[in-house]
Amino acid sequence: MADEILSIAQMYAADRAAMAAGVAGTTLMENAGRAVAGAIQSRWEPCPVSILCGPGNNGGDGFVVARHLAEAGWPVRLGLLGDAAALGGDAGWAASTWSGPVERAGPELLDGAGLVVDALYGAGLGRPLDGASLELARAMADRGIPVVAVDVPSGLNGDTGAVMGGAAQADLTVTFFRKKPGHLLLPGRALCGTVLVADIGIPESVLEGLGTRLWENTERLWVARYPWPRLDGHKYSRGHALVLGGRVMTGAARLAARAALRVGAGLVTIAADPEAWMVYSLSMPSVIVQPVPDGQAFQDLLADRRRNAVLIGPGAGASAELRGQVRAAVDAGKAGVLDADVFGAFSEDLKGLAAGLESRWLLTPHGGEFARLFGDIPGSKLDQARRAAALAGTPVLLKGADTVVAHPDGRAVVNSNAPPDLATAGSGDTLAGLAVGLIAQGVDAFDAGCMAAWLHGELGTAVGPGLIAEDLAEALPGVLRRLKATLPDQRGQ
Ligand SMILES: NC(=O)C1=CN([C@@H]2O[C@H](COP(=O)(O)OP(=O)(O)OC[C@H]3O[C@@H](n4cnc5c(N)ncnc54)[C@H](OP(=O)(O)O)[C@@H]3O)[C@@H](O)[C@H]2O)[C@@H](O)CC1
Ligand SMILES: [K+]
Repeated sequence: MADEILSIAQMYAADRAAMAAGVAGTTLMENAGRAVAGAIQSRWEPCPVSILCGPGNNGGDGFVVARHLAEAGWPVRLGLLGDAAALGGDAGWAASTWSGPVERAGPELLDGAGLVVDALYGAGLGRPLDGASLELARAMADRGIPVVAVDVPSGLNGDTGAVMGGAAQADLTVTFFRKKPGHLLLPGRALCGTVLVADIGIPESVLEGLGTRLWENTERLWVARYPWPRLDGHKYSRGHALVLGGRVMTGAARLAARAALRVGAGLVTIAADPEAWMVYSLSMPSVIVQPVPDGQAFQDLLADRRRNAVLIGPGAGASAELRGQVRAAVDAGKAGVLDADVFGAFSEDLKGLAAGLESRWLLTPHGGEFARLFGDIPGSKLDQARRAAALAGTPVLLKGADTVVAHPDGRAVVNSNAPPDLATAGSGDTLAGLAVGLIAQGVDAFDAGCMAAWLHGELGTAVGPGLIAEDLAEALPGVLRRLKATLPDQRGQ
């Protein structure tokens, strides 16, 4: 599986392990540069290309790219930041294989170029760009010439996805062996353009020693555990989701309930405020609607063990009553999803929320709700989600175009298939409904978060521009059919 994401430190460890296994550093660099040149040749017609090289091995890769493109007949200009005589190690070797002129890397090197290769800094970026580096990044960004980044756009922090000082937008980024968090976390993902991962001869076996705990959220991670309906199944064996419905904002619970049904929950009950009972009943024939006049009535619904998964939060209104309902559901031993107003209701009491969640519940905050509950956790979005999951003792799905799902045990995924069309009212309620529908079918909270985030992204793409939240659940049959078609053997399902 090639979905592992490596931190910068893990990538350096992979390089070292490959070398210890007998692959020369110069071979890795040659392969890296050749891969970048090959990617360029397969995407662009020959044109004048300017290659900007930095003082480390990222620059070394640039020298190799230059040699391969020049050998293929491309007009190449190469500019170096710093002194060629100071290049050491593998980069010194790469420079020695380049027989063309080495110019000073300045904005004038871009004059007349049809393509720029950004090989200033990669994994070794140690501080924000400034001075000549920043001037070059700005020149690349301003000229409107297509940019191919080697490993990462220079100035992009590979671990966090943050821009340090400045970085030029790339059309194509070619990275090596595996992606890094910065290729997937914003703003990095947008800055990289298309990301290609090249094989540079690092043996797959080195992965074992790296202790990888992070993956890109593709269906390969979990499709073997997806709860497809079984021939011997019936509606009770497919789980029963209970969705708490609010009094005023009834749309949120309705969207969630519909998504839970569509994703395969056998039964869905909306626990409705009596005042809104009619609204829920009339709009959803396939959903059971139970009026819940007070806390005791909610407890009674929870007492039925067949109602195994609970969603609380969408449209609920942040109140002391809501806190009581969360506690009742958690104390009843249910699994489920906590969303939306739950985070406001517990903003002063994270410990009170976390008690007893025990990795059975998925928390699905967006950035604002996350900050309300967890305060100001330092670090990248990935660091924040991981820390929050540890604090809550249960998986956290931190929403956004780069949704992260983190487990308290350190596992995490970054989701990468969500189109911007998903940023619309009710979209998050649908996500919560997908997750609770999966949990009702026996999927654990972390897997449910990964599956729901991925399905949500696919649904967004399937509907596309003009999307409203009502469309999402309706697009599920097509998305699930395509997912099922990826299975090697569907007999007996
Ligand atoms: N064998 C391998 O390992 C392989 C590695 N490969 C390639 O190597 C890349 C990693 O190479 P790397 O470790 O040499 O780091 P790199 O990104 O070139 O930068 C370090 C240099 O930049 C400097 N510098 C940093 N920040 C700066 C700033 N803001 N402003 C100014 N200067 C700054 C820093 O200076 P210093 O901080 O030491 O003063 C140092 O001189 C990796 O991304 C991949 O492309 C592939 O070939 C596959 C095999
Ligand atoms: K670079």
